[in-house]
Amino acid sequence: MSMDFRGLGFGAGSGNTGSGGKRWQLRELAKNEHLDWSIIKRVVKAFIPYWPKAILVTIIIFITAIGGVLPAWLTQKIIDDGIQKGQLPTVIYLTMELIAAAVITGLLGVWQNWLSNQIAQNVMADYRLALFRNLQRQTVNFFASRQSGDLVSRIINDVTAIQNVITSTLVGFISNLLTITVTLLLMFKMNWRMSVLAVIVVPGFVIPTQKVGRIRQKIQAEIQQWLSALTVQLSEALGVSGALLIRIFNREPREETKFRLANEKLRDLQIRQGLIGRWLFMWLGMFSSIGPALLWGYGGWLVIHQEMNLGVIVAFTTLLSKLYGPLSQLAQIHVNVLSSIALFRRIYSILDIEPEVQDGPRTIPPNSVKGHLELKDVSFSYQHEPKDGETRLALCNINLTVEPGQTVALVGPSGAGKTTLLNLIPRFSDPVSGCLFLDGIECHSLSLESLRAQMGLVPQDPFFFHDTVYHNLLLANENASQEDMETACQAAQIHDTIANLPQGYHTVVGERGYRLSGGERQRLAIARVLLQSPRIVLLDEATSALDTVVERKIQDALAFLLKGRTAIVIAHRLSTILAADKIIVLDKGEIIASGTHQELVEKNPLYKRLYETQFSLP
Ligand SMILES: Nc1ncnc2c1ncn2[C@@H]1O[C@H](COP(=O)(O)OP(=O)(O)OP(=O)(O)O)[C@@H](O)[C@H]1O
Repeated sequence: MSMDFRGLGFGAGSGNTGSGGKRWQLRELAKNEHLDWSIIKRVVKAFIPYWPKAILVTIIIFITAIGGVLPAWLTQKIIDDGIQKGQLPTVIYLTMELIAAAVITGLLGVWQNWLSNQIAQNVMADYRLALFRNLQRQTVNFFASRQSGDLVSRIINDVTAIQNVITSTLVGFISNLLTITVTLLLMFKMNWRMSVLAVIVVPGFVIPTQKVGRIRQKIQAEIQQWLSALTVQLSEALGVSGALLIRIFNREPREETKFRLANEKLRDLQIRQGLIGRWLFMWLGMFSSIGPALLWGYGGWLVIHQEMNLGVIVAFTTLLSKLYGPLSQLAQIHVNVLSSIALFRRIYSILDIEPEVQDGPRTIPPNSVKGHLELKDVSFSYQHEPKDGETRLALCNINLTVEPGQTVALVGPSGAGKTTLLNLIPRFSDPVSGCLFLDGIECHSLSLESLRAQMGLVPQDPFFFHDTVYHNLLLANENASQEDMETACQAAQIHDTIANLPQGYHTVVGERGYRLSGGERQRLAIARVLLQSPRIVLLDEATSALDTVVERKIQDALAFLLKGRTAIVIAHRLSTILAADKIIVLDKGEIIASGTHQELVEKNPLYKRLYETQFSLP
């Protein structure tokens, strides 16, 4: 009898990583999980759109389960009705049935795989989209407080793991249960006494497999810990900064000892794990002979006493393997179910996050906006819950009016709340109290799209997508022609630079593309806002010192950008401050003074100090 150990996860190739690693991760996930019906209900709902396919899969699994035990039954018939009775036509006919059953079961298996894969891929695509949609609705602060790698992993890895849920957990459960049921039914139909013996023999396969499985999982957990310790050490020691640190503090010998210990521990664990697998193989190999031997012995006795036909023994030895595989897999179904629940819980924990900023119902026609801004008693906190009974305010009772076309400069020491204030205007965040108004309309009641369409933003360190200059500019205005772009870039003093790039406007910039200097990025960001042509400009001026030629270019570009628009500028340069209609001095989240440069130098010591120490010329 040929034994297939692969279903048990102990295939010859199952090493210490690969399937072993995955199983370990599943077990880790399942550790603190419980059968949460609210999650199960939501998961079932996700599958509802694909119910016709799911029903078809179940029917096919049922047929293939029957098809799986058919060879044993046909073998018995060939022996007892054909060979024993000397009926060649019966032998030929049954042999053909045997072949047909194998072919049909094989084909159905492929179809079932294809269908369940389709369901899995569709459900996965739905979850990925839902996650991405919900993340798109979150505020900028949401991303500031999370590791982007973790969010990416939720969308890519956790969702991909759903496939395993469908193939191993759902399909595996139905298929194993049906195979066991059909096998037992056939066994008891053939001979109940042999069936009782077979059922007694099966634990001989299942129990050691489960036991060894658990020991291997434990070792696997230890292996993973040592592997990750080694990975961390390697990535630190082999990186430039780590290597520098190790050398300057003469840490090489200690690093080597640390590495050697982890390396040896890993070696010993892997040898142990390999050995346990071999013992199990030996036991299963032995038992794969002992089990059928017992059936042959007892069956032989029954045949000699003419209480059973010879073919039944052969059928039973085949059917035995149909019991132990599925039973072993069912025995660990709880791990699969619980780890699947844990996976879905992680996915739902992101899906259920309500965005802090909610969309408003009103829209304003784009060309009717005058650009009057007003902040009334606005306070803001980054804390969602008070700490030690106190909510630390990043902004406190801000009152500010900006007339259409006016430029307001925000100045203040680092951490005063300038960026926080700027971010409230396009509603990247909402205040905890107070209101913002655009042309007298409460911003809260406006749709985010309508509000943000009026606002252009030039951040301190502008970001560009890994795409061409052309496409990065198109982001601001989808209808912009090449001519519009060139006009905007000329006004932003960046056209010549772009024209000199290897592929001009079609050069890839951004993340890993052609690198633009800080000054060039600022001017390209200004061109981008010019193309958008908003009524309101929000500008976070760069602090870095630039040479006078570049500085001049930026000042010219800014002058063009701010002309005729309402602007709020976090100002770091004297020229910008001097050009502003109003200067607001922020300190510790409060407006402590406002006025013109001259007034403030005379009456506000903090402003005077900032002017003397921080505002770079010109
Ligand atoms: N995402 C955040 N979560 C929690 N606290 C924050 C966050 N961003 C800023 N803060 C805090 O809010 C306060 C105001 O920060 P903000 O960035 O507005 O200051 P700023 O005046 O723009 O400073 P700088 O000139 O250094 O950029 C600071 O105490 C800062 O630590």
